[in-house]
Amino acid sequence: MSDLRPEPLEDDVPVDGTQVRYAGAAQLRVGEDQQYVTSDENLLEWVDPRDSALLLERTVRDSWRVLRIQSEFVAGFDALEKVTEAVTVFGTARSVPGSAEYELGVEVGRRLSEAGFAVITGGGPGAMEAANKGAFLAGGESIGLNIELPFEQHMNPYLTLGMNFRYFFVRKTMFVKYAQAFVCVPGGIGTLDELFEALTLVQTGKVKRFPIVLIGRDFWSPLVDWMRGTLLAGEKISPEDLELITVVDTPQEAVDVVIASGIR
Ligand SMILES: C/C(=C\CNc1ncnc2c1ncn2[C@@H]1O[C@H](COP(=O)(O)O)[C@@H](O)[C@H]1O)CO
Repeated sequence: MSDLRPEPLEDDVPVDGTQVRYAGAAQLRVGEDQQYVTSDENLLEWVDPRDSALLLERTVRDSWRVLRIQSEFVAGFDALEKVTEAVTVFGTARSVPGSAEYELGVEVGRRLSEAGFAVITGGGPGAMEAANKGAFLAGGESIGLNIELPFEQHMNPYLTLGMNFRYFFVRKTMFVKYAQAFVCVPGGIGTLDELFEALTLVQTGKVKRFPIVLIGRDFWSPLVDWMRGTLLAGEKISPEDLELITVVDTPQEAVDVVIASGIR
């Protein structure tokens, strides 16, 4: 725990029975049940507007919260402005070192790094740690954008640059803004959320020339098949939307797709 930690902001003053823990830039409140109360939770919490006292408190808190969100964007922009060509790697937080899935992530990070790309991940365990490890051991730039979660959270140790974010949506902006491609290895809800956010941004033309590569045909093909059989067949997507995704089997194929897209 650093002595340089910031004073809690007004919004961080713990309610009765809580203590504050610090994780880099993020301050985590621990309730009596030892559950962290995250900034995202505070932001999204519903308050009954018919309770005028609560409504006033929320209005004041949300006004200050805007400044905190703003400062998180500024910190991210400042820290990442010098990142050159980069690829963001998404994947499960749950794979363990030594497993085939973890080693796949290591290989992805290594190959991307050897191809000259900085590697950006969520900075946590599992596939994030694996991809950072591959990039770090290859001597490349290895960036981890961690997130405050309701349980204790550590940045993985294979980072040349690590940041803690309070807000998912701020962190997601950084994933896209500072990368020119996404590579996904197998993952769960978080990975799917990140994949579909990227797809939405490309599909709607918010970002251009942004390859999205999924590694692991056995894992990803059923999802793509469902998109073709249900979404396309039901006219919920267009045929060209399916072309936004490339499914491959190996890390090198993924790197080849990224390079072939001409992003640099
Ligand atoms: C559940 C575990 C750790 C959670 N820690 C995380 N740290 C950082 N980023 C995370 C974490 N969990 C999810 N993410 C983000 O979502 C993606 C992985 O989610 P999935 O549901 O596991 O697919 C990942 O890309 C992160 O950006 C283990 O103890």
